[in-house]
Amino acid sequence: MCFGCSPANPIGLKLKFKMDGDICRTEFEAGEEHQGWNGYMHGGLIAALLDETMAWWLWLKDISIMTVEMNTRYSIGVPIKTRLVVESWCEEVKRDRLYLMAGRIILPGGKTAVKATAKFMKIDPAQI
Ligand SMILES: CCCCCCCCCCCCCC(=O)SCCNC(=O)CCNC(=O)[C@H](O)C(C)(C)COP(=O)(O)OP(=O)(O)OC[C@H]1O[C@@H](n2cnc3c(N)ncnc32)[C@H](O)[C@@H]1OP(=O)(O)O
Repeated sequence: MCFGCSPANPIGLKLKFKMDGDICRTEFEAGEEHQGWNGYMHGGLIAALLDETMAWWLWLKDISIMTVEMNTRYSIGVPIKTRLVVESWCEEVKRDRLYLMAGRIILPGGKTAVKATAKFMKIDPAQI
């Protein structure tokens, strides 16, 4: 019951993803329950949004992975009750196992509020 994407998780983000060319995209609107500072989305949940969107770029290509490293640059506070677009893409694949991914959160009007880069490691799903 994935926190990011399962429709059955009562406290989850219930994200749905689509590929558009080589970009994986989802939309999300944070509610009051997702706040850190009043009116703004909690930074840890912002990271979860980006982590999940980068993971789904790989999942939609049938690649089973786990996040092994992530860096997040928060440039603009992300307001709640605002439609956000989250995008991810792959920048490089190393040794056929380490995927260098990137993602961003776009505010209405087009400004990028948050950028992330992360490394994902291919795993054998039977091991989980
Ligand atoms: C419909 C169904 C829906 C379900 C959809 C779900 C969608 C997705 C949901 C997803 C939710 C979101 C996703 C989440 O939230 S995933 C949850 C958060 N992530 C984790 O919990 C991962 C924990 N880590 C591990 O379990 C292990 O580390 C794994 C299994 C990943 C690898 O352990 P393993 O023992 O196999 O590998 P190794 O340690 O020998 O390393 C191998 C090689 O890699 C190199 N290396 C290692 N680390 C790094 C690094 N950081 N940068 C660069 N290189 C690195 C290392 O030096 C070595 O190189 P070499 O010595 O071979 O040269």
